[in-house]
Amino acid sequence: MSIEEIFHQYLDSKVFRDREKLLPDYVPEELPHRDEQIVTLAKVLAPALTGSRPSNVFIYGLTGTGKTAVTKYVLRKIREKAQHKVDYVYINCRQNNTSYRVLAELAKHLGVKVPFTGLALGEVMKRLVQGLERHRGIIVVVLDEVDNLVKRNGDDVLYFLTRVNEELTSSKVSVIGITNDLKFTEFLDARVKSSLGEEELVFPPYNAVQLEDILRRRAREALKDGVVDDEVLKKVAAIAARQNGDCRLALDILLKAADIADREGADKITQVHVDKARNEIEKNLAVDIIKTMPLHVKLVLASIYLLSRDNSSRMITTGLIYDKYKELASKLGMEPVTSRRISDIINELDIVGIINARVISLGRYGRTKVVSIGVPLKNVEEGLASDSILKTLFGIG
Ligand SMILES: Nc1ncnc2c1ncn2[C@@H]1O[C@H](COP(=O)(O)OP(=O)(O)OP(=O)(O)O)[C@@H](O)[C@H]1O
Repeated sequence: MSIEEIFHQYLDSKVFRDREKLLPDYVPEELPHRDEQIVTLAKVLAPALTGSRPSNVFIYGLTGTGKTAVTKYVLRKIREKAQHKVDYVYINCRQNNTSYRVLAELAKHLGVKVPFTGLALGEVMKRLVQGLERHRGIIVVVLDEVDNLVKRNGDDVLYFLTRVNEELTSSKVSVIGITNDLKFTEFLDARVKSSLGEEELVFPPYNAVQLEDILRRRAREALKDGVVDDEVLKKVAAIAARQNGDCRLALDILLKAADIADREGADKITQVHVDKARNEIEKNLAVDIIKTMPLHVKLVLASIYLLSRDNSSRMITTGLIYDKYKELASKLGMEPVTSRRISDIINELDIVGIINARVISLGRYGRTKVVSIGVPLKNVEEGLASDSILKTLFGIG
Protein backbone atom coordinates (compact mmCIF):
# COMPACT_ATOMS: atom_id res chain seq x y z
CA MET A 1 0.00 0.00 0.00
CA SER A 2 1.35 3.44 -0.87
CA ILE A 3 1.44 6.17 1.74
CA GLU A 4 -1.28 8.04 -0.20
CA GLU A 5 -3.51 4.97 -0.07
CA ILE A 6 -2.96 4.57 3.67
CA PHE A 7 -3.87 8.21 4.33
CA HIS A 8 -6.79 8.04 1.94
CA GLN A 9 -8.18 4.96 3.66
CA TYR A 10 -7.83 6.68 7.02
CA LEU A 11 -9.52 9.87 5.88
CA ASP A 12 -12.21 7.84 4.18
CA SER A 13 -12.88 5.63 7.19
CA LYS A 14 -16.03 3.55 7.04
CA VAL A 15 -15.75 2.94 10.77
CA PHE A 16 -14.88 6.17 12.59
CA ARG A 17 -16.89 9.32 12.95
CA ASP A 18 -14.50 10.79 15.56
CA ARG A 19 -11.81 8.39 16.80
CA GLU A 20 -10.71 10.79 19.59
CA LYS A 21 -13.91 10.02 21.47
CA LEU A 22 -12.68 6.53 22.26
CA LEU A 23 -9.29 7.62 23.59
CA PRO A 24 -8.75 7.15 27.34
CA ASP A 25 -8.09 10.85 28.06
CA TYR A 26 -11.36 12.06 26.58
CA VAL A 27 -13.91 12.98 29.24
CA PRO A 28 -17.40 12.60 27.76
CA GLU A 29 -20.23 15.04 28.47
CA GLU A 30 -22.08 12.37 30.40
CA LEU A 31 -20.76 9.70 32.74
CA PRO A 32 -23.57 7.19 33.20
CA HIS A 33 -23.67 4.96 36.30
CA ARG A 34 -21.52 7.32 38.30
CA ASP A 35 -24.34 9.64 39.43
CA GLU A 36 -23.82 8.82 43.08
CA GLN A 37 -20.08 9.58 42.94
CA ILE A 38 -20.65 12.74 40.89
CA VAL A 39 -23.24 14.03 43.36
CA THR A 40 -21.10 13.22 46.40
CA LEU A 41 -18.02 14.86 44.95
CA ALA A 42 -20.04 17.88 43.79
CA LYS A 43 -21.39 18.31 47.34
CA VAL A 44 -17.90 18.12 48.83
CA LEU A 45 -16.48 20.64 46.36
CA ALA A 46 -19.50 22.99 46.27
CA PRO A 47 -18.16 25.33 49.01
CA ALA A 48 -15.55 26.44 46.45
CA LEU A 49 -18.38 28.19 44.56
CA THR A 50 -18.61 30.82 47.27
CA GLY A 51 -14.93 30.95 48.12
CA SER A 52 -14.73 28.51 51.05
CA ARG A 53 -12.13 25.81 51.09
CA PRO A 54 -13.61 22.41 50.23
CA SER A 55 -12.56 19.42 52.33
CA ASN A 56 -9.72 17.29 51.05
CA VAL A 57 -10.91 14.11 49.37
CA PHE A 58 -9.48 10.66 49.15
CA ILE A 59 -10.80 8.61 46.22
CA TYR A 60 -10.34 4.89 45.99
CA GLY A 61 -11.43 2.35 43.37
CA LEU A 62 -10.03 -0.31 41.09
CA THR A 63 -8.59 0.65 37.74
CA GLY A 64 -11.06 1.87 35.09
CA THR A 65 -13.87 2.68 37.51
CA GLY A 66 -14.09 6.31 36.39
CA LYS A 67 -12.19 8.00 39.23
CA THR A 68 -10.21 10.35 37.01
CA ALA A 69 -13.06 11.03 34.60
CA VAL A 70 -15.52 11.89 37.40
CA THR A 71 -13.00 14.10 39.20
CA LYS A 72 -12.16 16.11 36.07
CA TYR A 73 -15.83 16.31 35.14
CA VAL A 74 -16.95 17.75 38.49
CA LEU A 75 -14.00 20.15 38.71
CA ARG A 76 -14.70 21.52 35.24
CA LYS A 77 -18.32 22.16 36.15
CA ILE A 78 -17.30 23.90 39.38
CA ARG A 79 -14.82 26.09 37.54
CA GLU A 80 -17.51 27.11 35.05
CA LYS A 81 -20.04 27.98 37.75
CA ALA A 82 -17.85 29.58 40.40
CA GLN A 83 -18.29 33.27 41.18
CA HIS A 84 -14.92 33.31 42.90
CA LYS A 85 -11.63 32.29 41.44
CA VAL A 86 -11.48 28.50 41.49
CA ASP A 87 -8.83 26.56 39.66
CA TYR A 88 -7.53 23.03 39.66
CA VAL A 89 -4.28 21.33 38.75
CA TYR A 90 -4.26 17.71 37.66
CA ILE A 91 -0.99 15.88 38.31
CA ASN A 92 -0.44 12.24 37.49
CA CYS A 93 2.02 10.85 40.04
CA ARG A 94 3.00 7.89 37.88
CA GLN A 95 4.33 10.24 35.21
CA ASN A 96 5.65 12.68 37.84
CA ASN A 97 6.88 10.20 40.40
CA THR A 98 9.17 12.26 42.59
CA SER A 99 8.25 14.91 45.14
CA TYR A 100 10.29 17.43 43.15
CA ARG A 101 8.48 16.74 39.90
CA VAL A 102 5.05 16.94 41.47
CA LEU A 103 5.87 20.28 43.07
CA ALA A 104 7.48 21.51 39.83
CA GLU A 105 4.26 20.66 37.95
CA LEU A 106 2.25 22.63 40.47
CA ALA A 107 4.72 25.50 40.17
CA LYS A 108 4.39 25.48 36.38
CA HIS A 109 0.64 25.76 36.68
CA LEU A 110 0.95 28.73 39.04
CA GLY A 111 3.50 30.44 36.81
CA VAL A 112 6.20 30.06 39.47
CA LYS A 113 9.72 29.65 38.12
CA VAL A 114 11.34 26.41 39.25
CA PRO A 115 14.19 24.80 37.30
CA PHE A 116 13.64 21.29 35.97
CA THR A 117 15.87 19.93 38.71
CA GLY A 118 18.36 21.09 41.32
CA LEU A 119 16.63 23.19 43.97
CA ALA A 120 16.20 21.92 47.51
CA LEU A 121 12.64 20.78 48.16
CA GLY A 122 12.30 23.40 50.91
CA GLU A 123 13.15 26.16 48.44
CA VAL A 124 10.58 24.89 45.93
CA MET A 125 7.98 24.86 48.70
CA LYS A 126 8.88 28.43 49.70
CA ARG A 127 8.38 29.65 46.14
CA LEU A 128 5.14 27.72 45.90
CA VAL A 129 3.75 29.40 49.01
CA GLN A 130 4.41 32.78 47.36
CA GLY A 131 2.86 31.59 44.09
CA LEU A 132 -0.20 30.23 45.84
CA GLU A 133 -0.64 33.46 47.78
CA ARG A 134 -0.51 35.49 44.55
CA HIS A 135 -3.16 33.20 43.04
CA ARG A 136 -5.85 34.73 45.31
CA GLY A 137 -8.45 32.04 45.09
CA ILE A 138 -9.15 28.40 45.66
CA ILE A 139 -6.90 25.85 44.09
CA VAL A 140 -7.69 22.15 44.07
CA VAL A 141 -4.66 19.94 43.57
CA VAL A 142 -5.53 16.53 42.12
CA LEU A 143 -2.87 13.90 42.72
CA ASP A 144 -3.82 10.91 40.59
CA GLU A 145 -2.17 7.52 41.25
CA VAL A 146 -0.80 9.14 44.41
CA ASP A 147 0.36 5.74 45.76
CA ASN A 148 3.24 5.85 43.23
CA LEU A 149 4.57 9.03 44.78
CA VAL A 150 4.16 8.00 48.40
CA LYS A 151 5.74 4.57 47.94
CA ARG A 152 8.82 6.05 46.29
CA ASN A 153 9.19 9.38 48.04
CA GLY A 154 7.16 9.30 51.24
CA ASP A 155 4.55 11.84 52.17
CA ASP A 156 6.45 15.18 52.04
CA VAL A 157 4.28 16.59 49.29
CA LEU A 158 1.04 15.52 50.94
CA TYR A 159 2.25 16.92 54.24
CA PHE A 160 3.10 20.23 52.57
CA LEU A 161 -0.18 20.50 50.68
CA THR A 162 -2.39 19.56 53.60
CA ARG A 163 -0.58 22.05 55.89
CA VAL A 164 0.08 24.94 53.52
CA ASN A 165 -3.23 26.68 54.30
CA GLU A 166 -1.78 27.66 57.68
CA GLU A 167 0.69 29.89 55.81
CA LEU A 168 -1.77 31.38 53.32
CA THR A 169 -4.07 34.34 53.81
CA SER A 170 -5.61 35.08 50.41
CA SER A 171 -5.64 31.60 48.83
CA LYS A 172 -6.83 28.17 49.90
CA VAL A 173 -5.65 24.76 48.83
CA SER A 174 -7.63 21.51 48.75
CA VAL A 175 -6.21 18.14 47.81
CA ILE A 176 -7.86 15.26 46.00
CA GLY A 177 -5.80 12.06 46.22
CA ILE A 178 -6.75 9.23 43.86
CA THR A 179 -5.53 5.65 44.11
CA ASN A 180 -6.32 2.07 43.23
CA ASP A 181 -4.05 0.75 45.96
CA LEU A 182 -5.22 1.25 49.51
CA LYS A 183 -2.11 -0.32 51.02
CA PHE A 184 -0.08 2.84 50.46
CA THR A 185 -1.90 4.58 53.33
CA GLU A 186 0.33 2.51 55.65
CA PHE A 187 3.18 4.77 54.53
CA LEU A 188 1.35 7.93 55.58
CA ASP A 189 1.93 9.94 58.70
CA ALA A 190 -1.24 9.74 60.85
CA ARG A 191 -1.89 13.48 60.52
CA VAL A 192 -1.53 13.41 56.74
CA LYS A 193 -3.79 10.39 56.57
CA SER A 194 -6.54 12.06 58.54
CA SER A 195 -6.36 15.37 56.68
CA LEU A 196 -6.32 13.71 53.27
CA GLY A 197 -9.24 11.56 54.29
CA GLU A 198 -11.51 14.44 55.43
CA GLU A 199 -13.88 12.95 52.87
CA GLU A 200 -13.59 9.52 51.33
CA LEU A 201 -15.18 8.22 48.17
CA VAL A 202 -15.20 4.66 46.91
CA PHE A 203 -15.78 3.81 43.25
CA PRO A 204 -17.23 0.32 42.78
CA PRO A 205 -16.48 -1.68 39.63
CA TYR A 206 -18.98 -1.50 36.75
CA ASN A 207 -21.06 -4.58 35.92
CA ALA A 208 -21.53 -5.96 32.40
CA VAL A 209 -24.86 -4.19 31.82
CA GLN A 210 -23.42 -0.83 32.88
CA LEU A 211 -20.33 -1.32 30.73
CA GLU A 212 -22.45 -2.16 27.71
CA ASP A 213 -24.45 1.02 28.22
CA ILE A 214 -21.28 3.13 28.55
CA LEU A 215 -19.79 1.52 25.45
CA ARG A 216 -22.95 2.14 23.44
CA ARG A 217 -22.87 5.85 24.27
CA ARG A 218 -19.17 6.24 23.56
CA ALA A 219 -19.60 4.27 20.32
CA ARG A 220 -22.40 6.60 19.24
CA GLU A 221 -20.00 9.54 19.48
CA ALA A 222 -16.95 7.85 18.00
CA LEU A 223 -18.24 5.45 15.36
CA LYS A 224 -20.43 5.76 12.32
CA ASP A 225 -24.03 4.56 12.55
CA GLY A 226 -24.56 0.83 12.26
CA VAL A 227 -20.84 -0.04 12.51
CA VAL A 228 -21.17 -1.97 15.75
CA ASP A 229 -24.01 -4.30 16.75
CA ASP A 230 -25.30 -4.91 20.25
CA GLU A 231 -23.88 -8.45 20.33
CA VAL A 232 -20.40 -7.10 19.75
CA LEU A 233 -20.78 -4.48 22.50
CA LYS A 234 -22.16 -7.17 24.80
CA LYS A 235 -19.13 -9.32 24.18
CA VAL A 236 -16.68 -6.49 24.91
CA ALA A 237 -18.62 -5.55 28.07
CA ALA A 238 -18.62 -9.17 29.28
CA ILE A 239 -14.83 -9.45 28.85
CA ALA A 240 -14.21 -6.23 30.80
CA ALA A 241 -16.77 -7.14 33.46
CA ARG A 242 -14.78 -10.30 34.17
CA GLN A 243 -11.64 -8.17 34.56
CA ASN A 244 -12.91 -6.27 37.62
CA GLY A 245 -15.40 -4.15 35.67
CA ASP A 246 -12.64 -2.12 34.06
CA CYS A 247 -14.10 0.52 31.72
CA ARG A 248 -10.64 1.47 30.47
CA LEU A 249 -10.16 -2.10 29.23
CA ALA A 250 -13.63 -2.12 27.62
CA LEU A 251 -12.86 1.06 25.69
CA ASP A 252 -9.39 -0.19 24.82
CA ILE A 253 -10.77 -3.37 23.27
CA LEU A 254 -13.46 -1.49 21.35
CA LEU A 255 -10.93 1.03 19.99
CA LYS A 256 -8.48 -1.68 18.97
CA ALA A 257 -11.24 -3.75 17.33
CA ALA A 258 -12.39 -0.63 15.47
CA ASP A 259 -8.81 0.07 14.33
CA ILE A 260 -8.41 -3.49 13.06
CA ALA A 261 -11.75 -3.34 11.20
CA ASP A 262 -10.79 0.03 9.75
CA ARG A 263 -7.40 -1.19 8.54
CA GLU A 264 -9.11 -4.14 6.85
CA GLY A 265 -11.44 -1.71 5.09
CA ALA A 266 -14.43 -3.42 6.76
CA ASP A 267 -17.64 -1.49 7.32
CA LYS A 268 -18.60 -3.36 10.49
CA ILE A 269 -16.80 -4.37 13.68
CA THR A 270 -17.31 -8.11 14.18
CA GLN A 271 -16.73 -10.57 17.01
CA VAL A 272 -13.60 -11.70 15.15
CA HIS A 273 -12.20 -8.17 15.33
CA VAL A 274 -12.93 -8.18 19.07
CA ASP A 275 -11.07 -11.50 19.50
CA LYS A 276 -8.07 -10.15 17.62
CA ALA A 277 -8.10 -6.95 19.68
CA ARG A 278 -8.33 -8.88 22.90
CA ASN A 279 -5.42 -11.14 21.97
CA GLU A 280 -3.29 -8.16 21.15
CA ILE A 281 -4.12 -6.42 24.44
CA GLU A 282 -3.61 -9.55 26.53
CA LYS A 283 -0.28 -10.17 24.88
CA ASN A 284 0.87 -6.63 25.66
CA LEU A 285 -0.42 -6.96 29.20
CA ALA A 286 1.47 -10.21 29.87
CA VAL A 287 4.67 -8.81 28.38
CA ASP A 288 4.35 -5.61 30.42
CA ILE A 289 3.70 -7.51 33.65
CA ILE A 290 6.79 -9.67 33.09
CA LYS A 291 8.99 -6.70 32.20
CA THR A 292 8.26 -4.97 35.51
CA MET A 293 8.77 -8.04 37.72
CA PRO A 294 11.58 -8.05 40.32
CA LEU A 295 14.63 -10.07 39.27
CA HIS A 296 13.99 -13.13 41.46
CA VAL A 297 10.41 -13.40 40.20
CA LYS A 298 11.74 -13.21 36.65
CA LEU A 299 14.27 -15.91 37.51
CA VAL A 300 11.55 -18.23 38.79
CA LEU A 301 9.52 -17.57 35.66
CA ALA A 302 12.65 -18.11 33.52
CA SER A 303 13.10 -21.48 35.27
CA ILE A 304 9.53 -22.51 34.46
CA TYR A 305 9.96 -21.20 30.94
CA LEU A 306 13.16 -23.19 30.35
CA LEU A 307 11.64 -26.35 31.85
CA SER A 308 8.59 -26.04 29.56
CA ARG A 309 10.65 -25.24 26.51
CA ASP A 310 13.27 -27.96 26.89
CA ASN A 311 11.17 -30.70 28.46
CA SER A 312 7.64 -30.23 27.32
CA SER A 313 6.50 -33.76 28.19
CA ARG A 314 7.63 -33.68 31.81
CA MET A 315 5.48 -32.44 34.69
CA ILE A 316 6.93 -29.26 36.13
CA THR A 317 6.88 -29.62 39.88
CA THR A 318 7.88 -27.10 42.55
CA GLY A 319 10.98 -29.22 43.25
CA LEU A 320 12.15 -29.07 39.65
CA ILE A 321 11.53 -25.32 39.54
CA TYR A 322 13.56 -24.76 42.69
CA ASP A 323 16.51 -26.79 41.32
CA LYS A 324 16.44 -24.92 38.04
CA TYR A 325 16.12 -21.59 39.83
CA LYS A 326 19.15 -22.36 42.04
CA GLU A 327 21.14 -23.28 38.94
CA LEU A 328 20.26 -19.95 37.30
CA ALA A 329 20.92 -17.95 40.45
CA SER A 330 24.34 -19.54 40.83
CA LYS A 331 25.23 -18.77 37.20
CA LEU A 332 24.45 -15.16 38.04
CA GLY A 333 26.48 -15.34 41.23
CA MET A 334 23.39 -14.48 43.25
CA GLU A 335 22.29 -15.77 46.63
CA PRO A 336 19.11 -17.84 46.00
CA VAL A 337 15.98 -17.00 47.97
CA THR A 338 14.41 -19.70 50.19
CA SER A 339 12.17 -22.46 48.85
CA ARG A 340 9.38 -20.92 50.86
CA ARG A 341 9.77 -17.64 48.99
CA ILE A 342 9.77 -19.62 45.72
CA SER A 343 6.39 -21.08 46.72
CA ASP A 344 5.08 -17.56 47.34
CA ILE A 345 6.41 -16.38 43.97
CA ILE A 346 4.72 -19.34 42.25
CA ASN A 347 1.44 -18.31 43.89
CA GLU A 348 1.91 -14.70 42.79
CA LEU A 349 2.58 -15.77 39.20
CA ASP A 350 -0.52 -17.97 39.36
CA ILE A 351 -2.70 -15.10 40.62
CA VAL A 352 -1.73 -12.79 37.75
CA GLY A 353 -2.41 -15.62 35.29
CA ILE A 354 1.13 -15.89 33.86
CA ILE A 355 1.24 -19.50 35.05
CA ASN A 356 -1.35 -22.07 36.08
CA ALA A 357 -0.59 -24.08 39.21
CA ARG A 358 -2.53 -27.01 40.61
CA VAL A 359 -1.90 -29.40 43.46
CA ILE A 360 -1.79 -33.10 42.60
CA SER A 361 -1.59 -36.13 44.84
CA LEU A 362 1.37 -38.48 44.50
CA GLY A 363 -0.32 -41.24 46.50
CA ARG A 364 1.83 -42.26 49.40
CA TYR A 365 4.51 -39.74 48.39
CA GLY A 366 2.21 -36.89 49.40
CA ARG A 367 1.18 -33.92 47.30
CA THR A 368 2.99 -31.53 45.01
CA LYS A 369 2.22 -28.52 42.91
CA VAL A 370 2.37 -28.84 39.14
CA VAL A 371 2.87 -25.73 37.06
CA SER A 372 2.35 -24.78 33.43
CA ILE A 373 2.78 -21.50 31.58
CA GLY A 374 -0.60 -19.74 31.23
CA VAL A 375 0.20 -17.38 28.34
CA PRO A 376 1.86 -18.04 24.96
CA LEU A 377 5.53 -19.01 25.43
CA LYS A 378 6.63 -16.33 22.98
CA ASN A 379 5.09 -13.63 25.23
CA VAL A 380 7.05 -14.93 28.21
CA GLU A 381 10.13 -14.98 26.01
CA GLU A 382 9.56 -11.40 24.91
CA GLY A 383 9.01 -10.18 28.49
CA LEU A 384 12.07 -11.97 29.88
CA ALA A 385 14.29 -11.09 26.93
CA SER A 386 13.83 -7.39 27.68
CA ASP A 387 15.99 -8.00 30.77
CA SER A 388 19.58 -7.69 29.61
CA ILE A 389 20.94 -10.04 32.30
CA LEU A 390 18.53 -12.86 31.46
CA LYS A 391 18.92 -12.39 27.74
CA THR A 392 22.67 -12.78 27.68
CA LEU A 393 22.89 -15.55 30.27
CA PHE A 394 20.27 -17.93 29.02
CA GLY A 395 20.03 -17.11 25.36
CA ILE A 396 16.34 -16.33 25.61
CA GLY A 397 14.77 -14.42 22.76
N1 LIG B 1 -19.31 6.26 33.40
C1 LIG B 1 -18.51 6.40 32.35
N2 LIG B 1 -18.99 6.78 31.15
C2 LIG B 1 -18.18 6.95 30.09
N3 LIG B 1 -16.87 6.71 30.11
C3 LIG B 1 -16.32 6.31 31.28
C4 LIG B 1 -17.11 6.14 32.45
N4 LIG B 1 -16.29 5.73 33.45
C5 LIG B 1 -15.06 5.65 32.94
N5 LIG B 1 -15.07 6.00 31.65
C6 LIG B 1 -13.93 6.01 30.74
O1 LIG B 1 -13.12 4.89 31.05
C7 LIG B 1 -11.73 5.22 30.98
C8 LIG B 1 -11.08 4.97 32.32
O2 LIG B 1 -11.65 5.82 33.28
P1 LIG B 1 -10.79 6.60 34.37
O3 LIG B 1 -9.47 6.99 33.79
O4 LIG B 1 -11.64 7.66 34.95
O5 LIG B 1 -10.58 5.42 35.40
P2 LIG B 1 -9.78 5.42 36.74
O6 LIG B 1 -10.70 4.85 37.74
O7 LIG B 1 -9.19 6.75 37.00
O8 LIG B 1 -8.70 4.33 36.39
P3 LIG B 1 -7.11 4.31 36.61
O9 LIG B 1 -6.93 3.86 38.03
O10 LIG B 1 -6.66 3.28 35.62
O11 LIG B 1 -6.61 5.70 36.32
C9 LIG B 1 -11.70 6.67 30.54
O12 LIG B 1 -11.55 6.71 29.14
C10 LIG B 1 -13.04 7.22 30.94
O13 LIG B 1 -13.44 8.29 30.11
